[in-house]
Amino acid sequence: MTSPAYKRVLLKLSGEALMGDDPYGINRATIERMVADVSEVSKLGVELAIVIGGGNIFRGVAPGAEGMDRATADYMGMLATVMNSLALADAMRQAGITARVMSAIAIEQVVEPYVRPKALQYLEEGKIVVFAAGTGNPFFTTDTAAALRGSEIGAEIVLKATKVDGVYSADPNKDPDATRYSTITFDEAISKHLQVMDATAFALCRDQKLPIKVFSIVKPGALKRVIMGEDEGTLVHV
Ligand SMILES: Nc1ncnc2c1ncn2[C@@H]1O[C@H](COP(=O)(O)OP(=O)(O)OP(=O)(O)O)[C@@H](O)[C@H]1O
Ligand SMILES: O=c1ccn([C@@H]2O[C@H](COP(=O)(O)O)[C@@H](O)[C@H]2O)c(=O)[nH]1
Repeated sequence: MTSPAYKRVLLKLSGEALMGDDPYGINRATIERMVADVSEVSKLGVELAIVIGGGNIFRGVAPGAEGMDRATADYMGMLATVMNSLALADAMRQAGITARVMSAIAIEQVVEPYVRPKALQYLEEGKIVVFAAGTGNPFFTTDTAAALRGSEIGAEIVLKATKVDGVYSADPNKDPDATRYSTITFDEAISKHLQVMDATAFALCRDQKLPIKVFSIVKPGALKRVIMGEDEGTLVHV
């Protein structure tokens, strides 16, 4: 049997993908399927840290947030990621996986705070670490949090598991003529303003020489294929 291509990865899970076919929130069958994918690669001995987005909750409340102070709305978004992180960790617990949630915002009655050495210890012990509340700062995204935490923990790659199967020349949900890249450089992705990830996340990964793989979390077996180094999704590299 071939071995995994990576020892330690940062997996960015799409919040929006958690909705499944629902209009917002967390679809039970969808989160269970994601956990099954995560469990499969964790059993291969890969150290996994996860950042989950908040789009499934936050975009649902966004109309109510209209006209709000931006920073306040962003804190609401970060709290949405805490809810998703708790749901994910609980689904993992039910599947027999040990996970620890660490928050970038202090809410110690709910989850432990993010402390880097503690996160590294959990990873070395084979526990899955879920980084909640993004970077802890407004004006950022969970993609940037994935780039930041991935750099901090010495991950070999950031895996962006989203609803599309890679980086396209334009948003494939809007442009039917968009074509998919199998690889692309950070500079090209930034200069072409490809919106699959924000430019801050791309720039941080570029500067840290931390590659990103963008792939579909909806496609069965895709996460395992990525982990095994097989041809799946788009590699963004220096
Ligand atoms: N050039 C592009 N290639 C691929 N996808 C693109 C591109 N431009 C825009 N997109 C859009 O980016 C989306 C993925 O990024 P986005 O950060 O919005 O979602 P997510 O990470 O899945 O959700 P969340 O923010 O809830 O975690 C895709 O669903 C796609 O519609
Ligand atoms: O570091 C961060 C991370 C997130 N936010 C806010 O949360 C929402 C949800 O995150 P997504 O990455 O879009 O899923 C985001 O729109 C921001 O409003 C943040 O402020 N800082």
